[in-house]
Amino acid sequence: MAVTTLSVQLCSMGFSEKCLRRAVNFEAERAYRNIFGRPLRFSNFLAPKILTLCFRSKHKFSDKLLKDVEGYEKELVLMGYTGLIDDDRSREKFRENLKNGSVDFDATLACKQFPSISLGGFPTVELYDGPAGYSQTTESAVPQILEGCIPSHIDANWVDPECFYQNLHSLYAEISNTNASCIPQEKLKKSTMYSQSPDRETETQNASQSTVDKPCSNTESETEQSAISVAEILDKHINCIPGLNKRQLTQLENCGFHTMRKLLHHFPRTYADLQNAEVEIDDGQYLIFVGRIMSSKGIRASCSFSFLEVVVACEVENIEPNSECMDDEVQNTRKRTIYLHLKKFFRGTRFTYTPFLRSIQEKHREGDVVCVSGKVRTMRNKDHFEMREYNIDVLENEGDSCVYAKGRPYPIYPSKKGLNPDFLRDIISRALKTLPIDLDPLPKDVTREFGLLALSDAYMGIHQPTNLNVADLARRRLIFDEFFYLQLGKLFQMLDGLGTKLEKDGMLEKYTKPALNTIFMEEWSNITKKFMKVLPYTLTSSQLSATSEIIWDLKRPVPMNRLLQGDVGCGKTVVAFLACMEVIGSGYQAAFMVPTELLAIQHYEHLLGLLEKLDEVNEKPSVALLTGSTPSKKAQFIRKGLQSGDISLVIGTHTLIAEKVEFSALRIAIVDEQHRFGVVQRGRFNGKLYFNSITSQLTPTTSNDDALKNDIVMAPHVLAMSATPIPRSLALALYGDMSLTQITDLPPGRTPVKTYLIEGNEVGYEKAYQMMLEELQEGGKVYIVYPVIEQSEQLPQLRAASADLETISDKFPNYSCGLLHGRMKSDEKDEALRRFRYGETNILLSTQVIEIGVDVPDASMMVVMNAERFGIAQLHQLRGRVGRGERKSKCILLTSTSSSLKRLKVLEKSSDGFYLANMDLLLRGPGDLLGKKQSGHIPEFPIARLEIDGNILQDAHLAALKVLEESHDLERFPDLKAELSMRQPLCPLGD
Ligand SMILES: Nc1ncnc2c1ncn2[C@@H]1O[C@H](COP(=O)(O)OP(=O)(O)OP(=O)(O)O)[C@@H](O)[C@H]1O
Repeated sequence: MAVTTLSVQLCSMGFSEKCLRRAVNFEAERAYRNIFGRPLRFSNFLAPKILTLCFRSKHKFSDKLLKDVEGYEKELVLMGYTGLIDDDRSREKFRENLKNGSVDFDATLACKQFPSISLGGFPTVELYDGPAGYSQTTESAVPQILEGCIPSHIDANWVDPECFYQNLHSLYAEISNTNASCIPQEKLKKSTMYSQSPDRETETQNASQSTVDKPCSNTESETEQSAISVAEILDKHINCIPGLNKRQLTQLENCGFHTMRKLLHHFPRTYADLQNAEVEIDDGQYLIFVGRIMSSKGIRASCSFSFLEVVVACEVENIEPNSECMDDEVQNTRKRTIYLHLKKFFRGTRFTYTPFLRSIQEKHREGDVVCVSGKVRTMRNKDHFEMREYNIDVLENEGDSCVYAKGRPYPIYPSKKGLNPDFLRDIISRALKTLPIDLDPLPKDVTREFGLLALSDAYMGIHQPTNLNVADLARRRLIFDEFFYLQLGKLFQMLDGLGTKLEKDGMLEKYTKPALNTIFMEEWSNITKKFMKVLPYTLTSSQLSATSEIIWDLKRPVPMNRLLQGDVGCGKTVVAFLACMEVIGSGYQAAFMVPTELLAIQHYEHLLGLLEKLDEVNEKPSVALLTGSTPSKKAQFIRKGLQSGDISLVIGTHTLIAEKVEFSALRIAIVDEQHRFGVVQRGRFNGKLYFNSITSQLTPTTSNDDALKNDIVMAPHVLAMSATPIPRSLALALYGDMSLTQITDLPPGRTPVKTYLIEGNEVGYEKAYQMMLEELQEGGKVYIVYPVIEQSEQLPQLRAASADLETISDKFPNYSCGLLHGRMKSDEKDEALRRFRYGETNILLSTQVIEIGVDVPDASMMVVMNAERFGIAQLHQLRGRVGRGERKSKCILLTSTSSSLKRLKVLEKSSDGFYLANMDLLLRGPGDLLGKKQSGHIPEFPIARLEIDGNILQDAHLAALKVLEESHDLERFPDLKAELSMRQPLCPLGD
């Protein structure tokens, strides 16, 4: 084959890389059949090999390649005819042909391409030692040879290493316009730095191709890096991994590995704890050995099946099972040799040809010291073991052996549709080699500040860690990314919704310096201050600062999105009422949405009671209750009042977000127990109110005209409240775009509820009844909570509220009992709760409907039947229904199995909701903690675990804020923006 022909092919590449490869193959095939009338072995990846050889600054590879050949043969070797001619006669004939010119190739060009090498009778070319020297030699010869073949717009010096890749890139860019091909492989290869173990086994069925991946200098790759977007690299199709055949591609695609990202994000599920075979070797163990290669053979087993067998001899400690009687010293010094048979199988006729078999066997040199790790299988012969799943690294230096042998973690991947784990490991390792060094969309100062690995190092570290610390660091970086893009997405989306830079700055400042965002009480509106005065208690310091934070937000021209969190009974409701008063005081409306009718009625009555005491206020705010059970005429009247602005505060259930409900000037929407509403529901509420609050028809008392104008285009402030204390990490993951306010103290005089765990057998029940009796006799009120309303045949062990009414009434004949459950009509429920509140009933048998928000301050005891049916957070919520006054309260948890007592023990020990939520998160994971409905809102984290990686989430949140502070629209970080859009974290919460 003529090099000229090849070069022509190369430079006139109006083809994709695939076409080029095919062309090279074709040329090589021709040579294979034609030269000397007998076959020559050839490398079918000639072009890249030549290119690599041409442009490497060091010629180690070519030196090695040419070590055992002489004269003209060198030229052929360089062109890819690697094995060359075996017998002397053919060799002679070949030399003759070369001399008399009957072999069609251009030796001059070969000389020019390999300037450091002297070829036969051709003039010796000086060793290539820099671009200048090189271009001197190429300038004169190459362009002439290629004249007419290079597209006119490409500089004739295109083969100059300086501009070669640049030109190649522009060529590719052109091609990709028509051919949708991705970034040129060469470009990537050029910036590939991973030569971590040059002899690392990357046995492929197209083995000879792998030689092209060679590193380049650090600085080069850094400049390249800025030109290639990370998303572009990671989202390339996997066909950019060298050496994949069609069958393998299909196989990988069927398993969902369409892109590099998918493949690289297939993280090891664990790492085998490789032990240097100082233990007794057993079947199925993952072990690591250091030994010497004894032989390497490519074996043809049938016409379509072949395999490679590499035998490695290793010296290991001799551990005899009955060696106790042996002298210690003798035992320590005795070693034995074991033989590892590393096997790799190839199916397909093309893999049975001798050239292929020889090429794979030549990848391993006899005598090399290697480190082998993988899963061992015992063979029939003593001391012989087979390994089909393995890693092999050649140790340059025998001294390395102990470093290698000590615990190099061996990644174990989760199975994927039956994909051979060895194959998967190999493909991942090849994919890693194509990654440019320093691949990282994160700004350098962020990685530095948070002590993170570069992304490319993280991929290397997670898939091929040198030790567990590296794996851990890599994992940390990848977890950071999961959280970071989630936070960035949420905050970016939030900023996107704001108009001016000032607003955006202000919003970010709120997150970064929350302490500054409070307002003094003197600046509260009149009505708010008066409302505070009529409260039968003084606010705790937490309640005060929460109210100040919220009012600060309300005065700003930016819609608030705040989550108010606190333990059960800490007094969130009154904080929300104060926020409503502030808004009403400035002439606007407020809406208070709660998940149950019972709670809506309770809040309504509570508020009316407080407003009644507001004597000094000229115009008392008009308050309405709107639920699903409101009679239609009354509902219509309320809706009209809201539309006209006559009603300034409405409390209700999700009916408030119905389309029919329109507001005149809604300024705040409070969503109590917000996690009980879907995201879409909340969004609709928000959006609807925004579009309907066209103009304020109320007379603003404090705002000026400008403020009014702002209001017209402003979405209402949203204050979400959660009575389920959730750990900060979870709150950030779920509500990363919300400002968070926590009420951390309880009103004074509260004593923790004393909790008793009792096994629900006969003795246990009797004990509980006795305690109930004592409580009732002392004037207390008792809730009994049941998991179900009716007795069920499927679950006979469950106590049911309806069924138990009679039993309990009989047990406590001197006390009256009430029943409350979700299937009762709204007024029946209300009546049952009212009777209990006012002492007409002393015992209330109920289901978990009372879990949310029910507030009967003098209820002093709770008995939970079948407590094992409830989660810890849920039990804590239930328990929070008692101990809301100053009376000492008790809670008895009766379990039907003794095994569940252990799980609930934590409730006995602590009454701190945040501590319990953390425990719950740790024990059951976020899905269970939040319950079925909410678990769907938790974003998916492939490797992160919220329960243990919460601090990384906190860092990620800060990093996202930092980045957005620098560039609100991420225009300064195009890579980051591209990556963000690829990860699509913008709508991680769904309904
Ligand atoms: N500062 C305070 N001092 C004394 N009592 C208070 C104080 N704040 C609120 N309370 C009372 O504490 C009880 C619980 O308050 P509230 O219902 O607002 O709590 P919550 O945080 O909403 O509870 P839950 O999470 O159970 O809904 C109420 O009876 C309320 O009147």
